[in-house]
Amino acid sequence: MRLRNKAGASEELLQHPTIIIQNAESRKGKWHDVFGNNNPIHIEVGTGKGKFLTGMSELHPDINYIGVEKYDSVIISALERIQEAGMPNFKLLNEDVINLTSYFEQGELDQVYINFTDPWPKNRHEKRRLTHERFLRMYEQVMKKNGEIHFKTDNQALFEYSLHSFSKYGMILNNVSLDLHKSDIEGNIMTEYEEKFSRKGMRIYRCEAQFR
Ligand SMILES: C[S@@+](CC[C@H](N)C(=O)[O-])C[C@H]1O[C@@H](n2cnc3c(N)ncnc32)[C@H](O)[C@@H]1O
Repeated sequence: MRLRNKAGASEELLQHPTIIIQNAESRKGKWHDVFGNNNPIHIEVGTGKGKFLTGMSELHPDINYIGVEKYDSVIISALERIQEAGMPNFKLLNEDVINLTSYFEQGELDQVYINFTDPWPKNRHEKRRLTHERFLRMYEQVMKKNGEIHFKTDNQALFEYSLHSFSKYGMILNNVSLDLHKSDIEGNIMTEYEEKFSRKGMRIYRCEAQFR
């Protein structure tokens, strides 16, 4: 896949080693080599402009983070953010989450973050929701045993749907919050969308779901 220069990014930026745009399949099972260490690997699916993972990778230098984002123009903004902060433990994968098992080996990942994913409110689009069973099956495959999904959204209907989907899949739910910013959950890093929605006074829902 080639990056379009939509955001006015220089050729140098497009070739930056932080962004994995070609032969992503060849990294399958070798992500620890990509980072040059054996630290745990966490991914955010639909990472957007990368605010959340920039904060997380600063806060947790002993964890490797990969942001998976399908849109070129969005991922360029994320790359500019990483470059500014200069983080060795943060990479970007310019791919669609639907192909996750092509890029990660069984049990290669430790944790998955799903933040403010598109709600796809129409019933006929249910399968596109990133908390649908078909995605859970993929996350389970690429994560270690008892891996966790950490999920945040402003959308009550998507939250209810996702709680149902997680428990129907047999996952254990922990730290469920119906109003994250008024809860006692510590160490929250705000995402771009979280900042936008909470500024409008909307409440943020959050939960952790663990595979058995
Ligand atoms: C609503 S934004 C949220 C961005 C960020 N997580 C946040 O909380 O600010 C959703 C992002 O997910 C990306 N996305 C949606 N479906 C995706 C998929 N199947 N694979 C990769 N990225 C996806 C979109 O391009 C968009 O940037």
